[in-house]
Amino acid sequence: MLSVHNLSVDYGSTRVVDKLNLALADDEILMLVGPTGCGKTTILQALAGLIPISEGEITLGAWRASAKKPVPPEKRNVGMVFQDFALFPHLTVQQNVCFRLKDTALADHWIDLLGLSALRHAKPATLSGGQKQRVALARTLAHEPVFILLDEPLSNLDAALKDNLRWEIRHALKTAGVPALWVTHDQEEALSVGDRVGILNGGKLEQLDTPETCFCEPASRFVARFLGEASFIPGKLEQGRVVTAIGDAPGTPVDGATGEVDLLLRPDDVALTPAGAAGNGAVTWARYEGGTRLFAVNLDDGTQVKVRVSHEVRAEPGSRVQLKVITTHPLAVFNRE
Ligand SMILES: Nc1ncnc2c1ncn2[C@@H]1O[C@H](COP(=O)(O)OP(=O)(O)OP(=O)(O)O)[C@@H](O)[C@H]1O
Repeated sequence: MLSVHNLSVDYGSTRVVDKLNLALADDEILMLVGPTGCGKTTILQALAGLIPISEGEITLGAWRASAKKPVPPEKRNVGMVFQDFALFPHLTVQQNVCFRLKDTALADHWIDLLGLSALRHAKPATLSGGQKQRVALARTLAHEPVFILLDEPLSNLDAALKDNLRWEIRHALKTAGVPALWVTHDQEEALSVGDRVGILNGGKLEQLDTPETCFCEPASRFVARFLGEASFIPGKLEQGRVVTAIGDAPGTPVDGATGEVDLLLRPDDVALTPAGAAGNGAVTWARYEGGTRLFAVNLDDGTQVKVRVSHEVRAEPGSRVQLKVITTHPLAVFNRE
């Protein structure tokens, strides 16, 4: 188990990671997300031992690192996977994976498992981005790290490739059975691939929980907005239900919210029907997404609500529509701002 207790990192007089606490089970994948500059890379560097920490402790198996007693990177046995692959261009796939490896049987295992057998003798320059990242992962796993750090491993790949490779990486990490901390900018990746998600804001963990809980029961408006489209609509919480201008839904109060509240609506919590001259709002803008369309609708009280519906529904900007809350699961309820 990896345990991080009160980890803080300062650059000069600026604290960029502030009392981070987390514990990862032996095969757990934790996705770390947050806006640019919130400290994600700094946390990875601190865990790898590449930068000094100011406070706190990191414990993993046989080693324990603190500000006073640092453990050098080479003694930590941490595997790292970067967005730029970091392969040796003059070596083949096989040689890259076997680099400084005593037991090459493990290299073969990961080359096979990651679908690279036919590319053993290829040089990195002849590989696609996805293949390169598989080689980098095979090399990391073949060295039997006790812990893996992934710094935006998919950010240099195109969307179609990303989708498959994220599942292949998850499968490989689970097969290896090592804890992994995976930094991403992609909210969808964070929610779909991780066992848990940590949302960072200004060097502090704002929430650390399962993807479902972070998405459906965000600890703050910041988390709600960061993990996807979020609209907040005024309502009244009465006996576990929130009554709003466009219908009512069961509510889960955040921070003891009560009485006059704001209800968090995700775009799929609401139905939209074109309404001629009637309706309860007007379309501000519409975005075609392929299978779906995302609409921003201004309700008659001025509140903006985003709604995602089938691509078959058409409504031009300026036209009247009828919105209705359709969800049956509880929605997060916040104190009125
Ligand atoms: N070597 C350094 N010296 C001083 N400040 C630094 C240094 N490296 C990073 N910082 C600052 O520390 C903060 C956290 O940076 P970090 O790179 O960890 O953020 P991040 O969340 O990884 O950002 P991004 O998503 O843009 O990669 C930022 O304000 C950054 O400017």
